[in-house]
Amino acid sequence: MASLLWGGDAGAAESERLNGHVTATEPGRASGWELEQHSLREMCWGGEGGAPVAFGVGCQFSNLIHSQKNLLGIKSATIPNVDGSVNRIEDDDEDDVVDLAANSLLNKLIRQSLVESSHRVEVLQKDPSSPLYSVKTFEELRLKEELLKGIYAMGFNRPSKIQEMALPMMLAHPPQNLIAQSQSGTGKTAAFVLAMLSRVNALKLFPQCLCLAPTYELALQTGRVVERMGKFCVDVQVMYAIRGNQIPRGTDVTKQIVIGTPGTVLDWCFKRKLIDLTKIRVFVLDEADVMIDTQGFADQSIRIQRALPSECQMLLFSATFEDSVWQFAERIIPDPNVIKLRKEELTLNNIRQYYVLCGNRKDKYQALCNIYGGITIGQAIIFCQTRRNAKWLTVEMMQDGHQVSLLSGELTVDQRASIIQRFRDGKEKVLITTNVCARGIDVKQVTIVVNFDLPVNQAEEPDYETYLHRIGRTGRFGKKGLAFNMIEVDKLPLLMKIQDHFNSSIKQLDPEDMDEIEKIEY
Ligand SMILES: Nc1ncnc2c1ncn2[C@@H]1O[C@H](COP(=O)(O)OP(=O)(O)OP(=O)(O)O)[C@@H](O)[C@H]1O
Repeated sequence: MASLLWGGDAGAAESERLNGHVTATEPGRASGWELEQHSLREMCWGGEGGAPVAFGVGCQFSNLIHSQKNLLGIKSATIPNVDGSVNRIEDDDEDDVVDLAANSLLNKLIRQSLVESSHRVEVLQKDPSSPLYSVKTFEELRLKEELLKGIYAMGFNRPSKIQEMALPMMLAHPPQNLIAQSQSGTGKTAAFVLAMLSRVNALKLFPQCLCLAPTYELALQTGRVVERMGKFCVDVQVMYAIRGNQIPRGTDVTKQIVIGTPGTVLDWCFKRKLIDLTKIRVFVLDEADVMIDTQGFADQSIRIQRALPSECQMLLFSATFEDSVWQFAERIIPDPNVIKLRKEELTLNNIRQYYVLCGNRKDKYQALCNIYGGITIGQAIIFCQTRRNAKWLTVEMMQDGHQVSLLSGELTVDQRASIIQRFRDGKEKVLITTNVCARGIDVKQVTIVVNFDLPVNQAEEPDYETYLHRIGRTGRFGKKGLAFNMIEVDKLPLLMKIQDHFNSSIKQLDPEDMDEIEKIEY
């Protein structure tokens, strides 16, 4: 099988479906321009030999292949656009031509799923009840030219509902404060990143935007979005205020956007005096629900906020909004505009949820293996409630020859970052984790989430928010996803409570019935 390079959002979905025979450019990167050359090489030669071939959708992808074809060794590529037209790239040497259009597998994919999957987001963006719905285009949101370029380079076509609603408020003059909630994977990060990039003054060499994130990983992830979206904003730079980033006291921090975790930011502001909070113009508090669940973070965030100037714009984002989050939000954001979804809008309609009844841990594992063997999995995240269970499961799966990695809280931040990066790059297909990774991490190729243990709180009641955050790791931005819950019989009432809480259906699955499992579709 030749190795294939597949581009764009739709390409990512197909990469999953072809189970490793196709490597996608990073999803969302319709253009692929940002890909580093070595990663292009790796992707193209990563298959089992044979000529590298390129396949993607859209003219930007075509441009990429055109410009890189010598490097990639590509002789020919036929690149259909979603509108049905075709871009064709050929080498002079006819003998070496690899023509993908002739490949029936790929033709089938274009018809069946590629176009379908990119259209799906468009359809959702026209459905007023969808969180991806928008009436406006990005141009109508009056974003700066260089930001529009950044957005389109990331493969975004239209704003999502939260982006469409929040951006005009965030960009208004005088600046308005905002508390906003929208479900997982609907574009909140992109929304506030656009707000920060719109307000920053590249000529002023000191921190002007400050974003607090609850974990090291999320801070890095958000920073990457700033870097990608802001790549045409010349001279705008990001700095990470996270543990391990040792900046000596007295250093002149010249970067305009600082993203960090509350403890380190506090240290940088008050002890090391690296950031002058009185100069901050935009303050963002992301994943507020996670912040308040983490000891000390709420107080630290409030201390930081209290030192900001009154004219600083304050923005708070959260995927869920229990009363406690709301109270915190109102404490920290003065005079806010509010965008809040009704509870029944919170369920993730694009994610099909199942449960399997099991006797014990071994049964759960067996059921997991049956599911794993029965359906095509892109990448999967498996959540366990304890580190012990996570370790046990990792060992079992490895002994059975699966390529898995384990992410748990006892690892150093560097180790965690490297595991997430490997997973993001598709080097491991399964990530086993505890709650560390439940929130915010955005890996679009994740098609399956497994709750090996149901999330419960200390009172042994269902932890609804964590459930939502966990399954929200799949089904990003309208993509389809599957969630499987492995349930011991005595935990069934908890699952039923979750079902009622979100008013969504969680179907029972017989783990022995391979026919049924194989019929499961995204
Ligand atoms: N307008 C858009 N068009 C296409 N893709 C988008 C758009 N906005 C965001 N995305 C993509 O959708 C995915 C989810 O977006 P994002 O991470 O901003 O969601 P979120 O609401 O912050 O999620 P979470 O609550 O889980 O943190 C990302 O991969 C992002 O690149």
